[in-house]
Amino acid sequence: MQTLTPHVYWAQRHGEIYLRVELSDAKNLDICMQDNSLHFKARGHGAKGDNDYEFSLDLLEPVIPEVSHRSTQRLINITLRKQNECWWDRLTLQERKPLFLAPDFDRWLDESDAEMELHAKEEEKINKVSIESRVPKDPYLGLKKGYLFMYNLVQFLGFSWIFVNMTVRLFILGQDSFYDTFHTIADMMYFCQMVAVAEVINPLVGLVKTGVFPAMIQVVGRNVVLFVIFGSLEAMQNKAVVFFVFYLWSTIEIFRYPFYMLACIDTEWKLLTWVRYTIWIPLYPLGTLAEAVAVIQSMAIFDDNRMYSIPLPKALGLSISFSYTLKLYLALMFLGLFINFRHLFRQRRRRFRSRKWKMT
Ligand SMILES: CCCCCCCCCCCCC/C=C/C(=O)SCCNC(=O)CCNC(=O)[C@H](O)C(C)(C)COP(=O)(O)OP(=O)(O)OC[C@H]1O[C@@H](n2cnc3c(N)ncnc32)[C@H](O)[C@@H]1OP(=O)(O)O
Repeated sequence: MQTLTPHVYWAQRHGEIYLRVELSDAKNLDICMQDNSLHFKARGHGAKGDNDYEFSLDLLEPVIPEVSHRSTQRLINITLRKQNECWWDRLTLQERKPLFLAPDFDRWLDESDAEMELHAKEEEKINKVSIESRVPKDPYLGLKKGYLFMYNLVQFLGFSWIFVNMTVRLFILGQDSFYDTFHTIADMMYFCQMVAVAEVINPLVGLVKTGVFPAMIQVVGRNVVLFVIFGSLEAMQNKAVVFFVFYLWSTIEIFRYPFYMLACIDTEWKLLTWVRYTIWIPLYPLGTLAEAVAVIQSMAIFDDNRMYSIPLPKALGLSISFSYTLKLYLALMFLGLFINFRHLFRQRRRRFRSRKWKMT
């Protein structure tokens, strides 16, 4: 089998020499520097098919003997570092250029262009350093991220327990599971929703960069339904609507909290991000609808038992039923849905428009 030379393309900068060896599926690479000569040997598919290919180049000026190279399926890129930062008139010691060597026009720059590139890089480095030094580092960043990670983990575990429990019960008991959801799930839901108050506090104290108002709508909205409607009316507790409200709440949270957990460790899973910023589109209106059904069902009960009713002076009658407050709340619910739907839509657009999302 004959030994052949591959096509080699070269370009330079003040500090480096770049070589591109046109050899695909290269194996048994042997690239080294000896007495300022570069020796290359490999087996691969080049201009003459599958063969052993090799070449040597006596370089014009001294280079650092360590060679760095990276091979792809199509070619091998070799980078040499010049010992002195200067512009070379040519690559090789001998004046006549070897036949297999040609300029790499994809990377080729003349001396003045390379100088401009160097200046631009230096300027970029200086700008980066000055921006970094101007923005003060937060000494508590690790602590804040640790707290947020733990908070999200606790919520994720709580809502996963709720979701899995409800799903298993639905498979085993079928529709019967609808009617005792509250008695099996409520304690965990109470816990998760009480802890969720932190979701309003976190943006308030600047721990997360998001609006306080959307979080307040979400937390207050859910807690009214959980504590006031379901929690204080026993007659509501065995209604099927509890199942739908709890199931819709937990479905979004088993994606939202892991997404935040990953954000705390500066990681992103594209599929999870997509689900977090998409699944609310059907779930939020459905959740609000289920909550509205619960509010409407509770009105007649509040009318009967007069709980939370506002006492009136005798001349005006007995009291104003809490159901009037709930009617007002019902209107607020749809206003809240509109505000948060718009907020989430903006968050979604911001997220999917970002350069980072498009590049990864
Ligand atoms: C004044 C009170 C008025 C009361 C009125 C009452 C009426 C209310 C009626 C409303 C009825 C709705 C009831 C609810 C029903 C349901 O939930 S149904 C089920 C479906 N629900 C959903 O899909 C909503 C899910 N909830 C949310 O998405 C949030 O709670 C939200 C507040 C609505 C939006 O979240 P937000 O934080 O604003 O946006 P994000 O894009 O997720 O985050 C922004 C950035 O902040 C970071 N971040 C946020 N939280 C954390 C965290 N815990 N840990 C770490 N990081 C966090 C996040 O990573 C983002 O950062 P960047 O990536 O850098 O942008």
